[in-house]
Amino acid sequence: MTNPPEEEFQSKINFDLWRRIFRFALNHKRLLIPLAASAIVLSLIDAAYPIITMMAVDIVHNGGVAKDLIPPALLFLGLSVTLAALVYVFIRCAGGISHHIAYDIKRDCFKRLQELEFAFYDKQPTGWLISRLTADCDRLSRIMAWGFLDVMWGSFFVFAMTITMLIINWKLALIVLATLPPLIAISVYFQKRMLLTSRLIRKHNARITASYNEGIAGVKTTKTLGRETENLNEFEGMSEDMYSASVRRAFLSAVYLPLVMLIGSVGSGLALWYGGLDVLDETISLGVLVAFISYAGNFFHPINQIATILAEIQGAQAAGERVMSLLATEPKIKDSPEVLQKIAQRSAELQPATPLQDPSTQIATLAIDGYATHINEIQFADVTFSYNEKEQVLKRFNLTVKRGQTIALVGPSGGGKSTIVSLVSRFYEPDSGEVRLNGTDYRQRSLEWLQGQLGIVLQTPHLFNGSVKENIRYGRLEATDEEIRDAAQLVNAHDFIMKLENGYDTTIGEGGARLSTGERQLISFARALIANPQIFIMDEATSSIDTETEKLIQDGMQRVFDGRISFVIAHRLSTIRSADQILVINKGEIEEQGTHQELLANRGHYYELYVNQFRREGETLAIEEAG
Ligand SMILES: Nc1ncnc2c1ncn2[C@@H]1O[C@H](COP(=O)(O)OP(=O)(O)OP(=O)(O)O)[C@@H](O)[C@H]1O
Repeated sequence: MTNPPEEEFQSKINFDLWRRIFRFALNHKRLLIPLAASAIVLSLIDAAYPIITMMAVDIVHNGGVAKDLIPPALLFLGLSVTLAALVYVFIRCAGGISHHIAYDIKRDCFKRLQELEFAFYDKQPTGWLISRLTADCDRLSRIMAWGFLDVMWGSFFVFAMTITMLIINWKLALIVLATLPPLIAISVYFQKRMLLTSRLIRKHNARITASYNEGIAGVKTTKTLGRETENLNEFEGMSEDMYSASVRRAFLSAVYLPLVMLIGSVGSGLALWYGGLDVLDETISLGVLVAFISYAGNFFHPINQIATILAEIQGAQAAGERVMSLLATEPKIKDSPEVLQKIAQRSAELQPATPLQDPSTQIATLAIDGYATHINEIQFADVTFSYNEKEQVLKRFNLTVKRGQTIALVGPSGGGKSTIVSLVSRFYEPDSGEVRLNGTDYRQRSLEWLQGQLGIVLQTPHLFNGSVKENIRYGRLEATDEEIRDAAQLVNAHDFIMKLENGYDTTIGEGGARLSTGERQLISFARALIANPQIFIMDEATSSIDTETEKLIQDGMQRVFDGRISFVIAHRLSTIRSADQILVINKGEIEEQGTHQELLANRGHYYELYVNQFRREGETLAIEEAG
């Protein structure tokens, strides 16, 4: 697998974006509050250690006895135990939050992806979407949980140390605090540079790996074309880039650490000098001096943590923007406010009167939008449609199909057959004109209801990795085993299923890999049927189906199509011949329309198609029928 491309580093932090992302963390206050509390208490404990040292030093310096050291020792022990407990709490909480946020963002993205219309998927490559759902979501959830912890701990630690020092001795405190601005500036500068160089190294590394892959996989081509030297030069160029980026990364680390250590030491040195003088003047105790030296050296860690998180936030901003923009993408095909209102009204009316166990059944079986339940007619009225500005696919398309009819769509590739069935399914909507159900524009009806009335069998159907039974049940989750068997019998899938290793419980492998295309179509057919759809759409498989399976599918179709409205993108003569209407679709228009006999008599486009494409098949069919 190749690494995702490294995106640009945005120096300006988009607070509004991070506030929106942080809302996901706010949904888990049960974990967030203990996490914040543990980070704060932890920082206070860290800030308290030098005070204990101060107490102990002063006791010893003032001639105390062993017994006097017991309170600071016990305090030290108590704080250390608390600290250990808090570390446990924060690891659990941060881990939990990170997991929950990742889940929530992924769930919301997934939900949105399910709602989005086909046109969205036409523009977004699958790989892009999968990266959003995996890498981006994980990255954001990590930053939210662990970054939140680090920022809370770091800022409270700095704050607590500052306040404590100011209380103990404000003059000495100001001297130590003078080292803070350069420490912050240097940390922010270097963390950002180091993050950028690390990304550059990853990028070069990915290129080198890809080049290895290509070089090895394509070694024969390289040799035959005599390109070895050029390839080697290219590879050396990449290696040099990688080398210089690695050297830069090493240089930055090598400079950064001593530099911040130096600043810390300067702080300690200043504290030692001015504090030492005060000790000599006896204006402060030796314990105070020791505590200040310790504080001066302690600032580096929290500042470094905060700077690292800031750099990561800047680096992950593009990921955040992508995820948030996906979540903000509104589906273009959805129920209008008026339809939603009607559905709400109708649900309220139905709920007390028809107490159905499962509300999803109610939606599937009743026209929840208040219109007729039965689809008696589908009508395309002057439908014009295009996928993009470049080409109009359907031009003022008109068609009326009645319940019980089967429409065969035939014609040259790219003519618009699939577009017609996509429009019927409302996967796309017309640019102008209307698709009407019983005379009403389907945009005035519930989308979920309409799509619940569809049974679609694709040319290469997608099956899931599970058993045959589970795959069929996917059409209607509450279907019983008997219903599954009945559906399989009706589409002629039962016999072949029974011949499988474990019958209906046979696992069919990813995408149904263990089955032939014809068998996959039969299962997908049963899956479509189990939902008892009013509209059947079938894209007949063109190839790799043996005549026996083909016949089974044909028989199944005859039975299943009865009493429904069916559209078949037809490739087989037997389907075409028995269709009530054949539409020859070419360049988005109905070129010819009629029954098989009528169209043959016309001697038009269909006749030519028949002569060229179907005659041989027809001869076989005639022989079979005669036999
Ligand atoms: N998702 C899409 N985005 C952009 N253009 C598309 C899309 N789907 C189809 N088209 C274009 O629309 C036109 C009609 O395509 P359609 O798939 O409806 O034809 P078809 O008759 O079903 O063809 P085939 O028999 O090859 O499946 C073609 O020019 C095709 O390139």
